[in-house]
Amino acid sequence: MYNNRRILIMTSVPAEKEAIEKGLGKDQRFDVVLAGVGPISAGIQTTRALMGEDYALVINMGIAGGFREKADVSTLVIADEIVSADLGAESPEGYITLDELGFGASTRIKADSELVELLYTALKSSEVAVRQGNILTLSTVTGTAETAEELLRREPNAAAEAMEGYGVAMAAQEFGKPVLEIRSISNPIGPRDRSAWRIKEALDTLERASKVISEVLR
Ligand SMILES: O=C(O)c1cccc(C(=O)CC[C@H]2O[C@@H](n3cnc4c(=O)[nH]cnc43)[C@H](O)[C@@H]2O)c1
Repeated sequence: MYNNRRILIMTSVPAEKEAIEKGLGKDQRFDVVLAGVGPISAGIQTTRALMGEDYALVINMGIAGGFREKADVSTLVIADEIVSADLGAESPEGYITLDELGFGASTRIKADSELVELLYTALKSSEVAVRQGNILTLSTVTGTAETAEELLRREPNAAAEAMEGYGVAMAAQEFGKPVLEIRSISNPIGPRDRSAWRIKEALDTLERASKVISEVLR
């Protein structure tokens, strides 16, 4: 399908990059590039990478928080939609999205649905626990049960939250490239408890998923 065309993977920090590269093994078609933390850094770094190479596909990968009863620790989530969940306005009647404010831009970017299905099917038949759902992008990590509930009320199809997807996807969209977001759950979303983060397990899942991605995207 990709006939040796290059694929860009954006990830936040060196530990994630290392896990992804380990999973990809000797596959030279992939460039794994650091996005930094947050959507602005991710947008800038993705734009920089896309200006230097004609990639066939852009993937944002890394660890993430999972919504309780939707995505447990070590589950892999493949995004149907990449949704900016804090680009909008508060009002006494509730949160207003950028789309509703009418600025012409959308807070929602669809992942390439054919690739989502292809990868979901392949990962499901591997040893990786996988699910599809929307992945939210937030500049502030959720730290209370109330905020987690409010996010799910606004985005019932959300399975996970992270901090870069929307920035990566905006850049990919600007260059006319298909985009995916694939996240390995390291912690439940809710009251902040860094000791509950299972980073090693999440990085192991990320590595296994990267191996499958390299085998499937041929
Ligand atoms: O401390 C470490 O060893 C370590 C290793 C790998 C990654 C990290 C990170 O802190 C990655 C930050 C990255 O993770 C995403 N993330 C993870 N959990 C959440 C969450 O609950 N809510 C939002 N984002 C989350 C996020 O995309 C960060 O950029 C540390």
